[in-house]
Amino acid sequence: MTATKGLEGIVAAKSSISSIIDGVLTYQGINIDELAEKASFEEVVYLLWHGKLPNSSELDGLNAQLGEYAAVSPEVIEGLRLYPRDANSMAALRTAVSSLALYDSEANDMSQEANYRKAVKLQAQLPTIVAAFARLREGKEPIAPKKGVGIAHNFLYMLTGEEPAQVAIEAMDKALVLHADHELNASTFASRVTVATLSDIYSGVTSAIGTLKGPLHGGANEAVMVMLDEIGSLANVESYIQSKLDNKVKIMGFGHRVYKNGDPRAKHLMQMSRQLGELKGDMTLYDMSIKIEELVTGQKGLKPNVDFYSASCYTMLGIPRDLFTPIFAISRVSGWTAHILEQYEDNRLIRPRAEYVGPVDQHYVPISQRG
Ligand SMILES: CC(=O)SCCNC(=O)CCNC(=O)[C@H](O)C(C)(C)COP(=O)(O)OP(=O)(O)OC[C@H]1O[C@@H](n2cnc3c(N)ncnc32)[C@H](O)[C@@H]1OP(=O)(O)O
Ligand SMILES: O=C([O-])CC(=O)C(=O)O
Repeated sequence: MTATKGLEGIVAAKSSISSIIDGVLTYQGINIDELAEKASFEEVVYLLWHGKLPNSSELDGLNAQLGEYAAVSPEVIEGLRLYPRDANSMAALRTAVSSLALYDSEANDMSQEANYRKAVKLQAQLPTIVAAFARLREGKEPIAPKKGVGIAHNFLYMLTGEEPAQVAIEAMDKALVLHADHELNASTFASRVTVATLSDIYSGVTSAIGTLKGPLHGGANEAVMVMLDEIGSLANVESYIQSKLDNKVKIMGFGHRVYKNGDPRAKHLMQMSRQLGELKGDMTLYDMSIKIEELVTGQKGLKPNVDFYSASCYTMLGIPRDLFTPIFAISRVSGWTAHILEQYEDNRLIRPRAEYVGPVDQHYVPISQRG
C-alpha cells in the first residue's frame, strides 16, 4: 500500500454534478462560460440539485421556498450577538451553521424530503447569517431578508440596509454562479466524508465550511486581498512579487490542483474586475492584479485561479475582505448540498487506508525506565 500525497490524481467518487475534463468545467454538462453569461444563481442551484435547468414554474417554486426559509431562527441570531466582535468570520459562520441544527426540528430526519428541505434552508440562510454577523460586529441590528428578490440582491441588501445597484447585483450573482460547484474539491470531499457515516446535512456543511476556511482553498480570496493591501500601489507590485518568488513564498490566488493551463472561471472575474474598475473610475486594483498575473505567470507558469480576481471585484463592491470566504460559502453551499444529497442516494462509508511509515516491533516500556 503506497499513499499519494494529497490524494493527487485519485478518483474517490462517482458524481454527476460537475466535471472538469481537459480543463473544461461543466455543471451537469453545461459549460461554465455559458452559465456565467446566461444563468442566474438560483437556476444554477436548481441545476445542481435536480440535474436539469428549471422551467419557470420550477424556478418560481424554488425562489418561493428560498424566500420562505431565508429568515434564521431568533436563537441563532441571539447566538451571533454573543460572538466576539473580532471573531474570525469563517469561524463565526461555521459555528452559526452548526447551531442551525439545534433549532431545526427535522435536523436528524434522514428522509429524502427532509434532506432536500434542509438543503434549501441552508442555501437560504447562509446569506442571512453572514450579513447579520457583519452588521452585529459593527454594532448594527441585522436586517430581515426581503421577499421576492434573488440571493445576490438580498445578501447585498441585508449587508448594507440599502437597495443595491443593479450592476452590483449582477456582479454578485455572476460570482455566485462561478463559485457554486467544483467536482471533488477539498470542502466538498469533507462534506461527503462526513455524511457518508450517515451523519446529518448540517454536520456535512459544517465540516465543509471548516475546510473551505483554509488559505490553500477558499481562504485564498481573502489572502489575495491582504496581499493587494500590503502592496498598496502599482509601483510596488514588481519588487513585492519578485521578493516573494525569490523566497519561494506562495502567491495566493495562483495555481490549482486540477487546472494546469488556467482556471476557466478566472477570465470572467478578471473581466468583472475591469468593468467594476471602469465604473468606479479607479483601475488601481485591476491594474495591480494584471501586473501580478504577468509576473507570476511569466516566471512560474502559474495561472490565476477563481480566488485571484474575485478579491478585487468584492473590494470594488465595497465588501470587507474577511467576508470574501463567507461569500464563497454562500455560493458553494449549493454544491456541497448537491453532493451530500448525491452521497445519501447511493451511500457507502468513505474510509481509505493509510500507508504506515511509523516504527515497528516496539514494546511497552514502564514509565520508570523511559528516558
Ligand atoms: C478555490 C480554491 O481552492 S482554488 C486554490 C486556492 N489556493 C490558493 O490560491 C493558494 C495558492 N496556491 C497553492 O497553494 C497551490 O497551487 C494549490 C494548493 C492550489 C494546489 O496545490 P498542489 O496541487 O498541492 O500544488 P503544490 O502546492 O504541490 O505546488 C506544486 C509546485 O508549484 C508551486 N506553487 C504552487 N502554487 C504556487 C503559488 N501560488 N505560488 C508560488 N508557487 C506555487 C509549489 O511551491 C510547488 O513547487 P515545487 O514543486 O518547486 O515545490
Ligand atoms: O477544486 C479545487 O481544488 C478547489 C476549488 O474548490 C475550486 O477551484 O473551486
